[in-house]
Amino acid sequence: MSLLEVKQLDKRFGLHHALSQISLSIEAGKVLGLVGENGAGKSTFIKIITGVYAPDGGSIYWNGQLETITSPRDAHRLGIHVLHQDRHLIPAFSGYENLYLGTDIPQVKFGLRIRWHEMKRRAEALKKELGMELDLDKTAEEMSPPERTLLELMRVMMQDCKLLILDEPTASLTDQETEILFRLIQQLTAQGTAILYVSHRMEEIFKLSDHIAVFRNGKNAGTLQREEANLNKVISMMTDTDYQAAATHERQDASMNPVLLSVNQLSTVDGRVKPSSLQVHAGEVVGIFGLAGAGRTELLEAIYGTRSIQEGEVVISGKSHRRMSPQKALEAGMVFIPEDRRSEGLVMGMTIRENMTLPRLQHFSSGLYVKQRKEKHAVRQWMENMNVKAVGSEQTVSELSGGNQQKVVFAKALMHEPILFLCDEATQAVDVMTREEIHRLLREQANQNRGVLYVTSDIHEILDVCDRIYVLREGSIVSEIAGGEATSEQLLQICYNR
Ligand SMILES: Nc1ncnc2c1ncn2[C@@H]1O[C@H](COP(=O)(O)OP(=O)(O)OP(=O)(O)O)[C@@H](O)[C@H]1O
Repeated sequence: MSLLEVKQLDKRFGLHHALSQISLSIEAGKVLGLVGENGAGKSTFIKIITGVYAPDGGSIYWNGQLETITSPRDAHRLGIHVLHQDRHLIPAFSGYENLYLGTDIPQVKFGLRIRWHEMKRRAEALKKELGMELDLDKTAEEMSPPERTLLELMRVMMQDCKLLILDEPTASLTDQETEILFRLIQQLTAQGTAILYVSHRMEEIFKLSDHIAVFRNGKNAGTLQREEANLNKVISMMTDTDYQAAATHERQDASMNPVLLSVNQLSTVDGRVKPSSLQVHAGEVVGIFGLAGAGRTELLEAIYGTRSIQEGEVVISGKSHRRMSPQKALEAGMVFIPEDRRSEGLVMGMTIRENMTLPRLQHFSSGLYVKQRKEKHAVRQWMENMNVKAVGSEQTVSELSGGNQQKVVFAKALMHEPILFLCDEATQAVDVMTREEIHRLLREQANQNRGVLYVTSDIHEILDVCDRIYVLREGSIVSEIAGGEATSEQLLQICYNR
């Protein structure tokens, strides 16, 4: 008998059919991989089985019994837990406090006082069992995104979990943290927990899944056994085309080209970035790789001027900036595609058009008037280029799927016609085709003598797309390697200082 079985689930948003006639089942102790293009309906499906959305039709069976899941509380009661792309933590609470949010907190008699000692003991025991390194005294806002993911996972493991839903869990994890996660998944399945694993990273889907369900435009295009699945087959099912993976990636030796960006002995007040120097030439895609906490995001923020600088300078096209700011960066032709697009990249309550053109209204104005036709045309063009799936340019960004939001962030950056791109996990949560498209677009930008500084925690991605790679360790650049010559072992060795 299946642990969870859904039959003919339907969900509409207005006239849009987000899910139609979805049927599938999940077995105890097994991993079901769920894949589909951005906007295919994966998150909507998760939200229905976790009680966030009510379906418009269909039925849900839990251990063979018909169930109505009307709230997340109902889902928790059954033992369904989810680890979301958007983490549900209270920023000002410590790791320990967040661990016990919404769970049974150990209390002294009559529930009058929380037993901190007992809380900490339980958490430390779990950490040891899982082989995790995580400082739980830090508040959630002090933690890096990967640390927050591990914290959420610990929270789930402290509850009685029958079905764990992982939605893009490795998006900002390094290989080492991903290994921890995979170990945890093995432990959980061995104990009989079922896993629904949603990801755009196909190698993970193939590595972990017993079965793979493929969503296409809100429908279940089929479920494959692991043994019968391969990349071309799965992507062909996702897109209803005959897909063949791209063979090799282009690479450039641009070392003789003019330097577009020169970072000289830059360090931050908080010490997260120690005096660091790097260069990006016109025509180059330059990667920065490091383990979580090495200072990758912090270095980009320092260059962009959103983190306080202690010393050093940023030179763009020969002009030195000792006090960089996002405004100055934009004026100098440098854009930043941030990792946390929800809080930094987009205004969720605004439309796609407003998000894309707001910083460039001058470009679309004459006097006091906005040239609406020109503006709409440009937005439509970029939405088409980036294959943004939406009802239209007037749709509110919060209504888009995660991957489509990322495409809007990208389109917005491209609209500035920058000469330099700072990308922090730019392909996080986007589907395989969009990921290839983003790589292609960045290479195209480089071929037009622009420069790209590319941060990703995905070691394969950095090796695939970058001409040159800087390795960061504990806030310092410790090595520089030519992209074509580097191997993952070599990069990791440098990161771990072995
Ligand atoms: N609250 C909402 N209002 C209107 N439309 C919505 C809402 N939530 C989702 N949608 C639409 O439903 C469709 C399915 O979205 P969903 O988020 O489930 O896709 P997804 O497969 O999870 O995509 P991604 O891989 O990008 O996360 C999309 O077209 C999306 O725009």
